[in-house]
Amino acid sequence: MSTDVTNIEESFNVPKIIPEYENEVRHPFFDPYRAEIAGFSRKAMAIASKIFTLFSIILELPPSYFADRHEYDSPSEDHLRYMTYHPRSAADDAKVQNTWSRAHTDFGSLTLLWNQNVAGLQIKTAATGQWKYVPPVPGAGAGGDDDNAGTAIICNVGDTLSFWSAGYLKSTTHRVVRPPEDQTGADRLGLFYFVRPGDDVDIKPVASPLLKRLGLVSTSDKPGGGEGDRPKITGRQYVRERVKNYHNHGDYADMKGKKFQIGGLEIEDEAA
Ligand SMILES: O=C(O)CCC(=O)C(=O)O
Ligand SMILES: [Fe+2]
Repeated sequence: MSTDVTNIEESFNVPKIIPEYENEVRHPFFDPYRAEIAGFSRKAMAIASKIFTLFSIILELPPSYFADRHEYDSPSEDHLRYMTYHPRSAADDAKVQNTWSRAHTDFGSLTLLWNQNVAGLQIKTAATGQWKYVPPVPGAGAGGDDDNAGTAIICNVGDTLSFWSAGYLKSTTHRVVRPPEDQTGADRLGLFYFVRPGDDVDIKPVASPLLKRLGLVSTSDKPGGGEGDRPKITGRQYVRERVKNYHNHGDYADMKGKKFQIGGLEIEDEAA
């Protein structure tokens, strides 16, 4: 279903601040803040690395297994995003079933979303398929008297972690809907860091001892735990195909069940 409803999103994406991307087109408005943004971007990856270490340990892999595949200084499709959703009238929202961002899983490995106060983000619970709001959670150890100081970070597992772990780690299906009535007049600000695998990293299921015991990967010793014969699918190949599929249409809700192929993987779009 196409609509003539105004797009309310404004986003600014910052690739990794490393020499490879120095010549990417960017808005000069941000130049005075570049050093600060660079520090923040690295800090975000440092947080992600800690989570990667936990996932590696859970899968009984060497602790640096996933962090090694997401080194800040290696080229990848990561980006830091500053975003605003502007308010939209109830009449316009009704034309798109109150959808601000349709149901999806994130394409990369991990997404960090800095918590903010305007509701709208919902996750689909795996057990019942029900949609639940992600509530604002004040962070521990907040400093100063700024409301947002020390806010929590929401962390979404994305598709590539799901592939590596043969589905043991599940990518979160989430969406953004029109906020509750008392919040509909506010701009909804977003700050995200999308962590994606290194451009050349293979995203085949990993020969984790835990996954072998669970029968999720074969017990073969070949790299990839028996998936070794499958052609390599790189992080870059996967993320680019997904982004193309997601963004090359103006629809809000008509992608349900659409399947597409990347290398040997068949992917079903998660729209609902
Ligand atoms: O706006 C939000 O809270 C979530 C946005 C999102 O899911 C995304 O950009 O992938
Ligand atoms: Fe998302």
